[in-house]
Amino acid sequence: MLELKNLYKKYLRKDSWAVRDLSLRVNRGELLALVGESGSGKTTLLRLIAGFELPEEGEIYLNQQRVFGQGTFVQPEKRRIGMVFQDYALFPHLNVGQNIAFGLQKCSGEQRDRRLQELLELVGLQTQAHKFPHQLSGGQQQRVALARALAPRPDILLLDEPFSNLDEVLKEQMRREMRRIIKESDITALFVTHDTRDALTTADRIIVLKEGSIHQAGSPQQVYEQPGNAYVAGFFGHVNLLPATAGPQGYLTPLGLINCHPAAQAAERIQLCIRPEHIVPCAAQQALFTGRVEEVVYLGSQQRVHLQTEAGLLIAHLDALEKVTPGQLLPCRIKVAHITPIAS
Ligand SMILES: Nc1ncnc2c1ncn2[C@@H]1O[C@H](COP(=O)(O)OP(=O)(O)OP(=O)(O)O)[C@@H](O)[C@H]1O
Repeated sequence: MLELKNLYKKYLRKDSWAVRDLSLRVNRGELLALVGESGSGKTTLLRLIAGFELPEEGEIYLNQQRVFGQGTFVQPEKRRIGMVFQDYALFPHLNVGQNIAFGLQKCSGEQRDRRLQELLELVGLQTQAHKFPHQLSGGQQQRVALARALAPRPDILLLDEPFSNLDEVLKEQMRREMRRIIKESDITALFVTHDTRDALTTADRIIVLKEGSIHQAGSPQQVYEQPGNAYVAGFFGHVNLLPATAGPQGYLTPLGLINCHPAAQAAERIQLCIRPEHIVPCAAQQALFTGRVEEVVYLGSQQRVHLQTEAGLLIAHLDALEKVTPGQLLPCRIKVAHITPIAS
């Protein structure tokens, strides 16, 4: 549905590339999240796809048609793209129905009414069509923006930080809603977010950008459980990095031998990514190591425990009901199935 080939973009009076040698294929019906720290090029990439910015080099294909490259430039309004902006950009003087029907001016009255009813139903706003944007909650405004973008049946939907104006409770609900609406519409969609939870809970595939390039692309489980490098590992929450050498029986670490089939080459010096929830207290006989509890931070359903060990400080996330106090010696094991080796 969308293909980007070796895209480069540099802004005037900037030394560094905003987007650098970026190639990506997005399948029909896929819901993709673009994540990365501030300035990593997420918005620029969205704007290049939409046609609001011009790349220095590269090619862009939409629905197998070249829209940029080799002398071609297709205007944004001809690209069959729907956009949802961060602030929703609803027309304040138009009601919900008029906002949604805005892009349906080419349809006959009857077609327009039918499509409007379909969309109101899809986003659950059947009873709100007469209201104006200022009379709606943030979540309802977002539904209107989604419906308006979907109205002309675009090939692809681009959403810039769709959840950033919502509070935590509404965000949780709208992530599920947005995914349902997009999947029911059978549309390809890309959304930009700086919040890893938006991406992990909503997307089919996550693209991690850093300095304008893709650092990893994969399913939410892949980028979280099998990060390709320390940057990606750290981007999705705390990770313990344990130096190790792969051997025939497993990984040799400062904590002792971790028995397993190592995924790395023998004798290769690597780092093991261990998420805090994969360190588990256990009986002393089964323990890989014993850590001294330095600090305990209450997080609600979990507690973050700082453990001083032979390998330095390790962070464990334990059930909040587990009784742990500073100064205590805590025997622990590591869930071997969840260990990922990365280059050191
Ligand atoms: N209009 C512009 N003029 C000059 N430089 C720009 C412009 N827009 C973006 N940049 C630069 O391009 C790089 C990528 O910016 P971009 O806004 O795409 O990143 P982002 O990942 O979307 O960041 P954020 O999460 O803060 O919105 C940054 O170095 C930024 O300063």
